[in-house]
This record gives sequence, structure tokens and C-alpha cells, in this order.
Amino acid sequence: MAPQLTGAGGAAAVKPQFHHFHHHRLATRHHHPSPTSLLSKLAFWSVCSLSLLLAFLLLSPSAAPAPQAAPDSPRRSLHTSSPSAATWGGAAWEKKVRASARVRRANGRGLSVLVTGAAGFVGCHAAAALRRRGDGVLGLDNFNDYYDPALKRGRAALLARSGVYVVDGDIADAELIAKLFDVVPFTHVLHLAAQAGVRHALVDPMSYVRANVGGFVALLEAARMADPQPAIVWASSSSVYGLNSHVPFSEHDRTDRPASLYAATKKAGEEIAHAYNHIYGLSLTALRFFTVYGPWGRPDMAYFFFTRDILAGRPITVYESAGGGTHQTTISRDFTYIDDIVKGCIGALDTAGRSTGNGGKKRGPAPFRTYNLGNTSPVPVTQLVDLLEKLLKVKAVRKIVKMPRNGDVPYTHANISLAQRELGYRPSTDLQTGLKKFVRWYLEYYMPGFAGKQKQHGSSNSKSSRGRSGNTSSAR
Ligand SMILES: O=C(O)[C@H]1O[C@H](OP(=O)(O)OP(=O)(O)OC[C@H]2O[C@@H](n3ccc(=O)[nH]c3=O)[C@H](O)[C@@H]2O)[C@H](O)[C@@H](O)[C@@H]1O
Repeated sequence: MAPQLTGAGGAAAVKPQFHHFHHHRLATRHHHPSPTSLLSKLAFWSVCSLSLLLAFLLLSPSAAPAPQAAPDSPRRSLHTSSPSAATWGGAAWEKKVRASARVRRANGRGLSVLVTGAAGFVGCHAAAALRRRGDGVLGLDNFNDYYDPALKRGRAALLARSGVYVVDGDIADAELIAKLFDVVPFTHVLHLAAQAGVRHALVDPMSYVRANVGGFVALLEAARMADPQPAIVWASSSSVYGLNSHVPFSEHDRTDRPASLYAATKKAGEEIAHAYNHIYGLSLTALRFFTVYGPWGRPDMAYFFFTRDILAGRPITVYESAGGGTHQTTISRDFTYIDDIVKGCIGALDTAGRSTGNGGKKRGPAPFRTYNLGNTSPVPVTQLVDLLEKLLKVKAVRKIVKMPRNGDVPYTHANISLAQRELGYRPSTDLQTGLKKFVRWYLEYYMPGFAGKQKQHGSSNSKSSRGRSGNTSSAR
């Protein structure tokens, strides 16, 4: 939810139809046939259409022909990954979109933000926080099945309760995105829809290219044509540092040696963003998130599936070291709590500075920024497991292995001085505190009965129930 919900969590599948639509728009703008040729074409196409209609009626006993969608009637979304037959368009839909994006602050001054990946982990939390401030927020998510879509629906339901509508659609649906920019003069886009996860890129490499490159370009195309052009803040990744060994990682360090395709597509996004900033005057801010965790998190991340497997008594694979020989490195992550990340996102939105172009034309230079959002205190993965054992009161069955060559990097550590200075970013949650909140949410969400028992047990027998006592049976 993240209400990230995909983004950072919700991965966006990209649709090829974007190209057709774009060409169609260009064609209608530049080609001017004579009135006679128009009339003869009209007559020809009318005859064709009538014949087709007749053939369809004759051949299909039950189905009535679908009427051509009028601009104001609901349309079927073209993306196929959603389990529901998503629709968009129509007066009622537009009303819902406008209401969600309306600023609700008393002084009327606030942001109007399109949050992509709003049903993903970070997206959900960020959208909720913006709404709490009184900003206007519209969500967009394709609810794909990279991980359990029910979790994404749960995050969207949470947002709906606070008045944030999440449109079921894809960032690569150019027609939909253009419509959203037509209906709402967004001041900002918080772009979190992406194909996330480092290791999954070994399994489905093209999904990364479609969402993180194709989808991002589709969004930027729509944004550059929008009037007003929004400022865009988007999720890059700590993974762009790749094989960089200069610690802590600073925005000035090398990012030209990615260790995974995921990292390479995020790095490509940073370069693409630069081009759009340069050509069209779009204000662009990349946020390099460092292993974000917390309630409503992503089930594909280690802290999440370690929790699930520890509770189920299943073994977990813990990468302990890499490098071999004399250069052993403890596998560590600069785990960053979701609330801190959300504060960083909001700081970036508030300080973004305007895009300068409109209608696809640049009018002057616009801000181009990149920030690390980490916690600045790397923790070994083995210690993450220690903490989970303590919080779950269940001993993990650990299978310790050397880190395979799967795209993971051994170590991350953010230098956050730039974000501190320019965004007022000050992370304040240590891993133990943040994991405690995650575990509480996890138990309540997935195991309400167990959570209740654990609470009772904790209050009546607080001392003996803590610590790693190996009481696996209580968890099952
Ligand atoms: O910081 C980031 O940019 C990235 O953070 C995470 O990637 P990662 O740090 O690899 O997070 P996890 O997949 O949760 O892995 C955390 C740690 O656990 C380790 N791990 C993972 C899986 C496993 O079975 N065992 C294990 O020890 C990994 O090597 C890593 O050190 C996210 O999954 C990415 O989407 C995000 O972009």
C-alpha cells in the first residue's frame, strides 16, 4: 500500500496499444484531406460498417452488437492483467476522479497529485498521508498479479475509506492517462508504479522493461503534453549503485555498474527522466529508496516472506556472506521504514519546483533532482532474522548459504545528507521498532486469531514469553 501499493509495489504491465493511439493522434493532427475525398470515404466506410453489422447480427444469435463508446460512456480498460473487467470514462467516473483529486485544505492551497502504483506498498501509504494533509489525491494501479492482488485490493479499499479513488488502469494506457490529465489539472505526479523486486528479473525480464522503461516513457509522454505540466517525483532505487563499493552511497557515486536487470531499468529511468527534463522542461525528481519495509508491505521482500515462513515452521534461506576468499562481506541492508520514506516523498513533492513547458514545448529550464532515501544504518540480514524471531517468539529454521549470483548486491548504505538538507528528510525509525509494527500488522491481517492469543499470552506471562525460546508450536 502501500495504499504501494504496486508500484513500489504495483508493477505496471505495459500495453502495446499505446503506440497505435499515439500514431492516431499524430495522424489526425497533420493530415487534411479534401471535402470530396472525405465524402466518398464516408460513404465507403458506411457501406462497410453496415455490411459488417449485418453479418455480425446474422452470425451471432445471442449477442447484440456493442455500440461504439461515446466519449462520455464507460469504456473497457484495455489492460488484461486485472481480474475485474475494469471500466473508465463517463460522467459519473469523471465526477469520482475530480472529487478524489480535489484539494481539501481550508485555505484551498494544496497539491493535486496523481499517485501511480497507489495500490502498492509505498503508493498506498503516500496517498493516505497526502490525503490526511488535505491534498487532492487520485490513485492509479493495474492490480497485476506479481504478488497477491487481494492485498492490493485491500490497500485500495483502505484508501477508498479516506476518499481516495484508485483508478484500475495501466500507466501505459496512453488514452486513459491523457484523459486523467484532461479531467484534472494535476500539480504533481508521484510515480510509484513499477515492476519491483531484484531477483524476479531472472524469471520475467521483459516485465521490467515494459513497466520501468515503456510504462515510464508513456507516463512522461502524457505529462509533457499536459497543460499544466505536472512536476514528477518518482521511485528509483538503491539498486542503481550496483557494484559501487564507496560507502555510504552518495548521489555522486558511480551508478553505471548495475548488478541486476531491475537495477538497469531503474538506471535507464533516471537517464530517460533527464532527457524529458532537458527537452520538455518537466520537473523531475528521482528518489532512490533503500529496502523499504513496514505494515501493508510487499510479500516478495525477504522480511515479509521470512515472517510467513518462520510462522509456518518452514526453512528460510539466509544469505550470509559474499565475495569468497579473504573478502567476505556480511550481507546487509539499509532497511528503511515506510513512514520515513513517505515523509521523504512528501518533502520531495513540496520542494519540487514547477515544470516550465506546456503542450509539449519547453519554456525554460526545470528542476532535475536525485536523492537517496535510506536509514543510514545497515543491518545484517542475519540480524533481521534474529529480530523477527524475537518479535514472533518463534525460532527460525535457517538455511545459511553464500549469496548466489541472482542480482542481489552484498551491502547498501545511504548517505542522506542531500535529502536532509534539501527535503528536510530525517528518518527516525530503527529496524526493531519498524519490524515490531510490521509484525503486529502481519498477525492482525493474516492470523487474527493467533494475534489475539499472542496478546493475551504477552500480558499474562510477559517475561517468559519473550526471547527465542524455540516455542515453534505456539506459532502453528
Ligand atoms: O533498495 C532497493 O532499491 C530495493 O529494495 C528491495 O530489494 P532488496 O534490498 O534486495 O530487498 P529484499 O529482496 O527484501 O532482500 C533483503 C535482503 O535479504 C537477502 N535475502 C533475500 C532473499 C532470501 O531468500 N534470502 C536472503 O538472505 C537479500 O540478499 C537482501 O540482502 C526491493 O525488493 C526492491 O524492489 C528495491 O528496489
